Amino acid sequence: MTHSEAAHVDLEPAECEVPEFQGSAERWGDIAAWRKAARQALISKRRNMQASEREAKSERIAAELDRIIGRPDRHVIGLYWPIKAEPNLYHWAERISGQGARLALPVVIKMGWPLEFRLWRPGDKLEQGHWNIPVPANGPAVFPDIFIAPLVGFDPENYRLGYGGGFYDRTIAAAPRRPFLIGVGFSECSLPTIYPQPHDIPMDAIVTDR
Ligand SMILES: Nc1nc2c(c(=O)[nH]1)N(C=O)[C@@H](CNc1ccc(C(=O)N[C@@H](CCC(=O)O)C(=O)O)cc1)CN2
Ligand SMILES: Nc1ncnc2c1ncn2[C@@H]1O[C@H](COP(=O)(O)OP(=O)(O)OP(=O)(O)O)[C@@H](O)[C@H]1O
Repeated sequence: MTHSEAAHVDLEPAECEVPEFQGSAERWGDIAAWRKAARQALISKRRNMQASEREAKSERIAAELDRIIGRPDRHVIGLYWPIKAEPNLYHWAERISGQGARLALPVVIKMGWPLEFRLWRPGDKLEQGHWNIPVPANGPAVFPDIFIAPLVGFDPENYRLGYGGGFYDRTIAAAPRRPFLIGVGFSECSLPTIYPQPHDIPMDAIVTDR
């Protein structure tokens, strides 16, 4: 091993390794503890990626979304404003908005409540919501027929690991009609299982950069 390779290995942050599950997969407390540690590892891994790599991967995700969605003008699409190094779909949003898609961004009204989606066009005025996430200041509330849900992790059964607020699950459970659910994330977010629970709703499709 050359000196530079050794240095690289030394710098590999151990906290990026998804921890092994400890305890009983029947106990929610054990699952919740593992999910918390897994989220931290997966978010660190994503943050360690070069910005240029994240951008290139986000473009590939956007291309796959085009294939799945088809004509964007037929839909109200619930997107997200990227936080914590999530895939950035802003350019895609500009493009499909220009093609007639209606877009909306999620707003946390209160902990434990479903999300509200507000109609939004790239460039519209935003204000700081919970956790300083930018949200549309005005835009009427709408209910998207397609949800693009950012993934912290996902598994082969299309179950999604998010930030742990349960917002998407709660929003879908309370929905007047079931939206088409697309989870988006980097291929590095793949997990053997998220230990799905009765409240976890699987995505209809998972889109990654692979
Ligand atoms: N870009 C984006 N916007 C989104 C979501 C998302 O996943 N991505 N959401 C999808 O739900 C909602 C926001 N959900 C969030 C839930 C928790 C945290 C968060 O950072 N929580 C703190 C403290 C959590 C705790 O330990 O109690 C943290 O993790 O440090 C952020 C967003 C709505 N907007
Ligand atoms: N339909 C629901 N009704 C009530 N509580 C719910 C519902 N869905 C999820 N929850 C609760 O919310 C919490 C969500 O935990 P979970 O680990 O599934 O979050 P997550 O999917 O990672 O988060 P998020 O969707 O905010 O990104 C759990 O305590 C769960 O019991």
